[in-house]
Amino acid sequence: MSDAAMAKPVDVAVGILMRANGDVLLGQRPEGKPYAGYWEFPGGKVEQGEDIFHALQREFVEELGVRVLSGEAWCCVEHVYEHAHVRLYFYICREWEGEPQSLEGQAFAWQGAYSVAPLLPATIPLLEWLDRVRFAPSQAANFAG
Ligand SMILES: Nc1nc2c([nH]c(=O)n2[C@H]2C[C@H](O)[C@@H](COP(=O)(O)OP(=O)(O)OP(=O)(O)O)O2)c(=O)[nH]1
Repeated sequence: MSDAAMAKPVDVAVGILMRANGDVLLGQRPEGKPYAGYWEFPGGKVEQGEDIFHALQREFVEELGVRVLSGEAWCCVEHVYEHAHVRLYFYICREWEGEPQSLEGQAFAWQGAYSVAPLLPATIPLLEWLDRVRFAPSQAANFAG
């Protein structure tokens, strides 16, 4: 097993900003980070002792100048990269203040159909499931039938 696989997972808070029409915000990872140039939902590592949703709010202020007002805990995924073992906490966020700005020099884009590539490997399997939430919210919430 690789060192990353053996390591304790690093918690990452990830926010899916979702407009009323279902469009979601993706950002491109800046130079100097692992997987630079790959697209991701904005977020970052949770600091020691920090609440996960507060970490998400902090990252959105730092990276995009956006104040996230609320978020729905959506899913949690673990993934082992060669650089790290991560545990990703995804939140769907429909309420925020401010327009995203590129505060760290990164590109970002609102997406209906996903036209940017490549996406981070751990995020790709979630997109099909996310489409059910984006385009049929009432059905997605009613999984009892
Ligand atoms: N933000 C985000 N990170 C993701 C996604 N999918 C995925 O595998 N990751 C991984 C990539 C990284 O290994 C990790 C996020 O860590 P990061 O290095 O970007 O976090 P950070 O901004 O706090 O970085 P730093 O302060 O250490 O530079 O989570 C995603 O959709 N969004």
